[in-house]
Amino acid sequence: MADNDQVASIAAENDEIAIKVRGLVNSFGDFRVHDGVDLDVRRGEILGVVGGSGTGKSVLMRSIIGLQIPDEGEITVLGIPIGGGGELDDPSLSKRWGILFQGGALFSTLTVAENVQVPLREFYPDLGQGLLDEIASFKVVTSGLPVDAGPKYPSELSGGMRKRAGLARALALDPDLLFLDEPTAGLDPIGAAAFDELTLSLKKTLGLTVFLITHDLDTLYAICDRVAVLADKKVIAIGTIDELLATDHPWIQEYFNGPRGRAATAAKAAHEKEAV
Ligand SMILES: Nc1ncnc2c1ncn2[C@@H]1O[C@H](COP(=O)(O)OP(=O)(O)OP(=O)(O)O)[C@@H](O)[C@H]1O
Repeated sequence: MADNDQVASIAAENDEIAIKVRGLVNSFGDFRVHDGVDLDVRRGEILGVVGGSGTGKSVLMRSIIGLQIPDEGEITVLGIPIGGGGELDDPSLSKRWGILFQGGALFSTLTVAENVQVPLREFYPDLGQGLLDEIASFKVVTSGLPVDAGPKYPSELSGGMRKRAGLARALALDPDLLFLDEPTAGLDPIGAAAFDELTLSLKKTLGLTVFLITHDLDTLYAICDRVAVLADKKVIAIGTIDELLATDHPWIQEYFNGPRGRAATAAKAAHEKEAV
């Protein structure tokens, strides 16, 4: 390949990668959580991140968004390097992602609409109240909540509605990237399936790239383009579920081929049959 072609091809590849992690090492005291994590998240995909409890899924997400200072490694998000100093080298990057933390992490003393307005006020201090209210209402509805949820306080909402309110806040700045940390945990199966559908439709309509930590096999089967498996302090495999099933790692086999994995496969097959 000619040098120019090679440069163009690397540029095109980088363009397709929304999040790139190389050689990530994280420790807490003597306890090493990650020891050389490599990961690519492609633009426009929903990437599911799975792994046993304590394998470092949340720490990985915190590293990517600059909240965790890694011992070693490089991370770039949308082509911009994340500084290792605990602060983003380029603070404007945080405008380009939205985060739904476990449990929603809403401010309990603010209404849903006021929660959605928090990031808007931070990044656009000159926006007038009328516009703030309008944007908040739009985000509330986009997240599948009734418009009258805006003036309510988090304590007045069901668990599923609180997740949607958290999602509305995550979408406030029209992000390119959405981070979801166990979004369906604690939801009943119908609520969880509805949240999955919403995530999928947001990805399609808004062109979002989604980094989704989950233990929910139904979510993985229903909406993830690919799945990354964290084990042994690394990403041991990444691919479609079929590709993962073709590997012989015992944890992967037990996870996807255990009783719950088989039930999720059967549910997906039944759903596809119904759709034909
Ligand atoms: N601030 C911290 N100080 C010390 N240890 C931490 C800290 N944050 C995370 N850990 C440890 O790092 C490990 C990975 O934590 P993390 O929350 O990323 O796991 P996880 O894969 O998301 O787990 P789960 O599926 O249970 O949510 C755990 O052993 C946890 O106790």
